[in-house]
Amino acid sequence: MIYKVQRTIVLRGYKMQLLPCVKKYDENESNSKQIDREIKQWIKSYNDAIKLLLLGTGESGKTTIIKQMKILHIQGFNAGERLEKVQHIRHNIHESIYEIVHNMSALSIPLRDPRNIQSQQYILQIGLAGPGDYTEEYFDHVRSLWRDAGVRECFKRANEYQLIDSAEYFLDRIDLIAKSDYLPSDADILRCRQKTTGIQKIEFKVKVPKSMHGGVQDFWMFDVGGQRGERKKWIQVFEGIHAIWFLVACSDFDQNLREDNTQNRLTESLVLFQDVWQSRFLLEAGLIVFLNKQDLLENKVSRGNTIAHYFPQYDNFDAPGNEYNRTKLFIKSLFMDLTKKRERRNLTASAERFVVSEASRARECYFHFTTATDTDNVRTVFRDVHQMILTHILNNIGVY
Ligand SMILES: Nc1nc2c(ncn2[C@@H]2O[C@H](COP(=O)(O)OP(=O)(O)OP(=O)(O)O)[C@@H](O)[C@H]2O)c(=O)[nH]1
Ligand SMILES: [Mg+2]
Repeated sequence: MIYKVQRTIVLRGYKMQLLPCVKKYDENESNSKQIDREIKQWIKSYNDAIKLLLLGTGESGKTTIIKQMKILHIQGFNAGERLEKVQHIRHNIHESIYEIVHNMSALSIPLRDPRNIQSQQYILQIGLAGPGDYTEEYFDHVRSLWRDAGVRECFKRANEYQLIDSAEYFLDRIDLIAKSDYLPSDADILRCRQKTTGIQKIEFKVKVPKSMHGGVQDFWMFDVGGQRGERKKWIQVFEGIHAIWFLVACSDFDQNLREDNTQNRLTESLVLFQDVWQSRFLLEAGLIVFLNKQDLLENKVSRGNTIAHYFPQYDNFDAPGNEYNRTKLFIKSLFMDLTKKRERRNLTASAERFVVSEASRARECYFHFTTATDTDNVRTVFRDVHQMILTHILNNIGVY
């Protein structure tokens, strides 16, 4: 019996959690009963939980959503967790200033103040990996560089090379971050960039409104790495997923991929979204698209950057409102159009039949404009999405 359960669990991608139990099986009879109880309990919590999977390209904001769930539905970050982030945030500062000064020569941008040449050399000699110790001397060099008008000019052209989105946020706060007793705030942690590798899971409970039976609902939320090399791992968590939250970094329309400098980031997101939408493994899952990084999109568009350079069809797009509003609606329309497309690629004949019959059922895709670093915004969006999941998905699968 235990082996049967083990096989089921392996199929669901949870092999790691139950293998220790299976190992104990041989020890003695009472252990075996204990293991049976543990497995039953585990299967019950698996069945009771709404399982959400965050998907999207690299840097679209998936892990930031996980951090928001920790702030909103778990107990936030304790002092130990904040301390752990100090080094990552300082490394974000280093990565930022290094990339900017490193790209100045390629973009033919000189330093405005020649006294900063020494600081530039100091940073370049350290390399991208960063210094072992972040000393006062180190921070003095970064401060001088960040004040230099040439550095600022190169920063404004960051779409032409790879720079993390939080560069300005952290460089502006360098005095605070340099302090020996610096402890990151929630906002700092939300801005901290660390690439995800592998699969992470968080569990949390959310109150169900009285109008919908009340009580408490368990959620399991899975975070994966979005860069190309990470995506082959995604299939491990596809089974049993109730809803996909697909994150799009809308402000990326004028940037190329970190892992392939010839591919536009927004185009990559559209291709990936189409694959997810058409995946036969995910036909049962609800799909919610988070059109994320609205704050950065608004800044970019208000600085005069137009999406028409990269997506010429924008010139024929008709929508009300200012340039930012039109741009965000245009991006939404690009994704919506894909949900209406009938094309099915690379499918075997039997898979084709399966997809067509499934697709004949009405399938909705929901869209939200989000700023994942803004806790109030995520709280509101989560409330809407939670309600939607409860009404549209749980009723279908008969949880109530
Ligand atoms: N300003 C702003 N920054 C954001 C927003 N969403 C995410 N970020 C920042 O973008 C960076 C990347 O976000 P992550 O959550 O790490 O992206 P990810 O999708 O998990 O990336 P991978 O782990 O590589 O797949 C982080 O520095 C975040 O703080 C947003 O809406 N606005
Ligand atoms: Mg991540």
